[in-house]
Formats: sequence, structure tokens, C-alpha cells
Amino acid sequence: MIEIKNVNKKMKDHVILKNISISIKKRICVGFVGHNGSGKTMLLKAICGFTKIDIGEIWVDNKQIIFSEKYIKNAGVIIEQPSFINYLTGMDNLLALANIQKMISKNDVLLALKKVGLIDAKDKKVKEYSLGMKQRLRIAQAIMEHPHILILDEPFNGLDKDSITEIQDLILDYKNKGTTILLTSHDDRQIDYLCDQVYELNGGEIVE
Ligand SMILES: Nc1ncnc2c1ncn2[C@@H]1O[C@H](COP(=O)(O)OP(=O)(O)OP(=O)(O)O)[C@@H](O)[C@H]1O
Repeated sequence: MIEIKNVNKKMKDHVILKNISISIKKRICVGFVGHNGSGKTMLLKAICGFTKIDIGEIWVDNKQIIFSEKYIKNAGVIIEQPSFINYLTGMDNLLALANIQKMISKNDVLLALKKVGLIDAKDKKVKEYSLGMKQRLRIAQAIMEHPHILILDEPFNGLDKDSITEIQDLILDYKNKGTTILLTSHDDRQIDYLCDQVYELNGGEIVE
């Protein structure tokens, strides 16, 4: 389903990704681990078509991903900061994003907010949200369009212990329903709990 073939990327002579080849089957959860700067985010960006690769190919659902031309489809993505509008409510932010693709209704947005535990805060402005609430909103944004693939860079960032457990179970539920999930985390507990396959990156290379 996701084929990464000999992917290499350099930025200003600095190796970012080196000889990466991975096959990811449908309906599994794959974890990427490694130190800060090891290339996890860049690899996820490359899979989405958000960053250029120098050598290699990436295929998702038999369609080649090409930077700034052919992005990943049917995917819910959390990579880096969301561009939420601070003076709008959480609900209105999601409705504005949903309006881009026009694939889902207000009810789908409400369902996503309910799933991440933000239903009671839906009418609060995002500027009044805590870090953890913003992270939940990002997760709601990733799941609201019922994607077949979830690409989650550090989905547990900013969450407290109980929230981590809730979001972990939410991701597990998606996996059990057949969603393919790629995620990064610095915490082995979430990786062990969720992932069927784990790749360790070091200096842009897969070492394990
Ligand atoms: N815009 C950029 N220009 C040049 N180099 C960059 C840029 N963005 C990232 N890098 C470099 O790419 C390498 C991989 O970064 P990446 O963000 O993928 O690491 P990571 O494994 O996700 O780290 P972290 O665990 O801190 O999130 C690092 O050496 C980083 O310095």
C-alpha cells in the first residue's frame, strides 16, 4: 500500500534521508523512532508529498507521490504546527478546514470533536485552548474526514497522562477498524502499545 523505494534527500550537503526502502501493508500501525533530527518528520513529509526527495520513489495506493504536484490522498495528517485561527472557536476552525474539501458535514466535525473529548469546548476560541486542547483539535482535524491513512508526527505532544491513554485508545480503535497508521513518538510505551512494525532512524538511515 505504501512503497518507499531507495529514498534519498540532502539539504545543503547535509544527509537528511539515506537509502530508505520500506513496504507498508494496509491496516497496520508503523512507528518511526529515533533521536531528534534523525529524519522522522522529513520521511513523513516525503510520504505526504510535502518535501522534495532527490532520489527514489514513493507510492501510496499505486499512485506515485510527487512533491508539490501529487500529494497523498485520503490521509489525515498531523505534521508540525496547525494553522488554526486563534480568534475562531475550535468548531469554526474545523468547519473552515472541512469547507476546503467539502467532503464532510457539520455532524462529522461534531463527531470528531466528541471523539477527542473537545465537545464541551467546541465553542471556545482556540486562543483560550490549552496546549493539550490544541493537540486534541489537531487530532480531530486529522480524523474528521474519515481517512484511510493517518500520518501522525508526535501525536502525544502536550498531552497529560490520562489524555495520552485516551488518544492512544482512539488511535488503536482506528487501527482495529482498518486504518493504516504511521506515527512517530519519543515514548516507547505508545510505540509498543500501538505499532506492529517499528523502524529506528539514525542520521536519516534506517538502522533497525
Ligand atoms: N528546513 C530545513 N532546512 C535544512 N535542514 C532541515 C530543515 N528541516 C529539518 N532539517 C534537518 O533535517 C534533519 C531531520 O529533521 P527531522 O525534523 O526530520 O528530524 P526528526 O527525527 O523528526 O526530529 P525530532 O525528533 O526532533 O522531531 C535534521 O538534521 C534537521 O536539522
